[in-house]
Amino acid sequence: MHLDKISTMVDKVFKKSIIKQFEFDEEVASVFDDMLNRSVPFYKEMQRLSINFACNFLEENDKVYDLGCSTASTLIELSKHCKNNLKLIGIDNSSAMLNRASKKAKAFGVEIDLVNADLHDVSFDDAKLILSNYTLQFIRPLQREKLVKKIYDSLQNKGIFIFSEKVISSNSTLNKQSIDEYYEFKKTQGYSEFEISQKREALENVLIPYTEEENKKMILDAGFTHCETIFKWVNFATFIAIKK
Ligand SMILES: C[S@@+](CC[C@H](N)C(=O)[O-])C[C@H]1O[C@@H](n2cnc3c(N)ncnc32)[C@H](O)[C@@H]1O
Ligand SMILES: O=C(O)C(=O)C[C@]1(C(=O)O)C=C[C@@H](O)C=C1
Repeated sequence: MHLDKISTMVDKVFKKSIIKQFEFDEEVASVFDDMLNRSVPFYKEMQRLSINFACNFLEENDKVYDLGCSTASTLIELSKHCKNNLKLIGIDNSSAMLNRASKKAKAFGVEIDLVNADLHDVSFDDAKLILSNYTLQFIRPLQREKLVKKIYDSLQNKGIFIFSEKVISSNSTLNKQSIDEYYEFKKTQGYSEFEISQKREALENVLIPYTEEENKKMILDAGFTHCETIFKWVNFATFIAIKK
């Protein structure tokens, strides 16, 4: 069975008037796979690249953590593509997401240790690889720097951190053009201007993006020796960081 077959519900969350801030609640979780595919440009390609780069570094019985694993799509794909046996741990603080993750993992026969916890409260001991796609952007800036330091400290020597983020530009003209380009992308994915503006408001002060340079600085300040952008589409970027 292909992963796309399992969650087919279409994202209509922002078709109605929304008064609350964006949350990873039951309603969002129930359509999340569709939401990501239609809201993150080249999501599948970014996931494929993250997994391919990850597999190059992984050896038998390595421990892999996915921080903000949502419905576990990435860990399931990783286990299908890596030839080695891995210890997979997915952490998320949304029960609605983890319920779906658990069902999907079972359906695909993939063993994943799913942990319902806040990323600030758990350790990621002895990790060879830590993945975190589009999650750091939801962590408050001061906490984010601390979390990245914890990620660095938790990795084995030569450990790898692969993460993706929505990014902004420090040039206001380019930033505006990038946002316009992104909203055009959303329209091609079937989202109306009303849905786009409602989601933008709901994400205000919830999703806090950094520039590409700020992300790299945060990584190097935490102690990583190398950080590189392996994929970028306008305001969405994927990075790989290496611990010496
Ligand atoms: C955009 S989604 C991540 C998508 C996922 N990585 C993927 O590629 O399928 C962000 C996830 O991070 C989780 N999250 C946000 N803040 C968190 C925190 N402080 N602790 C644990 N999980 C958190 C949310 O519940 C949500 O499932
Ligand atoms: O910025 C937006 O409008 C988005 O829809 C992006 C984004 C993300 O980058 O995580 C925001 C929330 C959802 O988790 C899915 C996609």
